[in-house]
Amino acid sequence: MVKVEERTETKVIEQLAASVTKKRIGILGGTFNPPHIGHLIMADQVMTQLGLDRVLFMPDANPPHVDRKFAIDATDRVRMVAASIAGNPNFGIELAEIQRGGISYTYDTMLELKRKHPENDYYFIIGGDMVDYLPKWHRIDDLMKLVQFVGVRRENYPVTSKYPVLWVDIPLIDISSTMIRRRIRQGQSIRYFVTDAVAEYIKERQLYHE
Ligand SMILES: Nc1ncnc2c1ncn2[C@@H]1O[C@H](COP(=O)(O)OP(=O)(O)OP(=O)(O)O)[C@@H](O)[C@H]1O
Ligand SMILES: O=C(O)c1ccc[n+]([C@@H]2O[C@H](COP(=O)([O-])O)[C@@H](O)[C@H]2O)c1
Repeated sequence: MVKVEERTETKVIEQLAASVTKKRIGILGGTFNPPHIGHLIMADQVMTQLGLDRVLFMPDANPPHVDRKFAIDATDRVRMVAASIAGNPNFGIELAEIQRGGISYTYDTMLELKRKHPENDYYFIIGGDMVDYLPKWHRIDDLMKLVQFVGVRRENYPVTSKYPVLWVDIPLIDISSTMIRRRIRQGQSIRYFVTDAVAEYIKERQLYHE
């Protein structure tokens, strides 16, 4: 029979090992309709400034605040995200929400990811507009216990919150997917707003033209 002291010691060693091997994973959730350079810069800046191991881009199936937008098919959004991040080994895609379907509540997703990967610590990256909206998120108090939120500045939104958000200072990038969709409709160039591969994909599939 294992003595109490031995069991305690084993537990301490296990905890120590876990804290050394734990991976720090950033999650950038979004609709990515389409993905743009703002997403890439914020992911890279948060990763490097906080010393994260990786950032996973996580396209949603149906965003909880559906009133805000109409998104194109998930397959096209996933393909464009994949094209955007190709070539960066520290970036990846998390398909949990697309695979689960339904409304993509972050609480449900992070519970699922934490259960699947207890070895990871998660940092959920959001823009200032989403930080402002946090009080309305589904089960926000429970979600706060599952992840560390990381906020980056966004034009016209405050950099304060009643929640313990970790702010990372990056240059203001006044680009949004809405702006890109509007520019396409109006026949304006989106070169350098998105990666060349994404611009090519949009052109080939004639996305966002009406
Ligand atoms: N230029 C930006 N600066 C800071 N955060 C951004 C920027 N663009 C997007 N984000 C953040 O990235 C996450 C995913 O954004 P999303 O895919 O909805 O893009 P979006 O540009 O906000 O789209 P839309 O204009 O359709 O609302 C959100 O947390 C959003 O706040
Ligand atoms: O869970 C919620 O209640 C909730 C409310 C608003 C946004 N989110 C998540 O925040 C991320 C950014 O949202 P969006 O709509 O700007 O793409 C995306 O992963 C959404 O699922 C989550």
